[in-house]
Amino acid sequence: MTPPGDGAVELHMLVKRYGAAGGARPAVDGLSLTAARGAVTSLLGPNGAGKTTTIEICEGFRRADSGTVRVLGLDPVADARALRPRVGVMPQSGGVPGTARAGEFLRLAASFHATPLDASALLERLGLAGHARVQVRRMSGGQQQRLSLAVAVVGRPELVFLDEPTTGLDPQARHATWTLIEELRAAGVSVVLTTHNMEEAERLSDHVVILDHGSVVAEGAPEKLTGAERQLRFRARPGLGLEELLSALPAGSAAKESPAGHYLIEADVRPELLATVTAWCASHGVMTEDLRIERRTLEDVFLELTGRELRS
Ligand SMILES: Nc1ncnc2c1ncn2[C@@H]1O[C@H](COP(=O)(O)OP(=O)(O)OP(=O)(O)O)[C@@H](O)[C@H]1O
Repeated sequence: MTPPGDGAVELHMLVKRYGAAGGARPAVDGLSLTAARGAVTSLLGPNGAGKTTTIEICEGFRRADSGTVRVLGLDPVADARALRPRVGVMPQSGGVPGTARAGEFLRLAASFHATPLDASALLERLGLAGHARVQVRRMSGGQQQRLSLAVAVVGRPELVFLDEPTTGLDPQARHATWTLIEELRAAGVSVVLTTHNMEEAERLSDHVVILDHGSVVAEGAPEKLTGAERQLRFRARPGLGLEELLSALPAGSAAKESPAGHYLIEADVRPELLATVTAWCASHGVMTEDLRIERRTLEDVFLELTGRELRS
């Protein structure tokens, strides 16, 4: 656990309301969190949860109405000059002017730093080598996004903020981005990113903060949030007698059918449990299809906590 005052980012009781005071519900509503140094921290939540507003406050682009913000121990607005060379920022969109040429702009961004990465090699890494002379406005959305990522990391920052770094990218570009983030982490860089993508959050993060309506609903290491619990799923004819099946399973197990013909058993999934379920099905002449054992996902965690799906 990071000692107080030593996190890459520390937010305490942050509140941000758009529009007139007393109007709409705050976009950020009493949010406290710590992003540890040298770790990847993901802010995960549905549309409108307050992820971008939070990250923009950390970047010094917006001011909170109340609460405290510390980025590398400094105030992102008052200490902006001191933070600029130490922090990389990839905004959700519009980070690079449309008339700039990709290679020139990245070299310009690199020139502001003492020991930058090699711009050409970075373009190559992100699949943009062929676009170095292309004007940004002529690049696709995904290409502009990767250029914006390159600009964020070219100065070898201590901390990077990445706002939805892979939204809209094709699988190859997404994997290139994930690999780059994994390398940043291995190099000791602190990364704070926002995402809707649970696979991304589970794969990359040391710490996941699940946001909803501007505050934290759960946080922890991905494997801690999803727990050790596993679940058994199968498809079979609708209307099986689940009460009877449950009576054959260990106490504390749960079973449901939703939608019709899709069954979920939440229990301590051991070989004996699997044997009991399949034997019960066999004795009732039930043919199971698609029988599989799964871990709970962050989607399941969000659904349990809020009653809603993360993708909504
Ligand atoms: N500039 C703005 N003016 C007014 N309201 C805003 C502004 N920016 C965001 N909001 C509102 O604040 C709330 C939080 O928005 P925010 O963009 O921070 O959420 P988010 O979690 O990043 O969402 P998304 O995943 O869609 O990017 C939303 O209700 C949004 O409509």
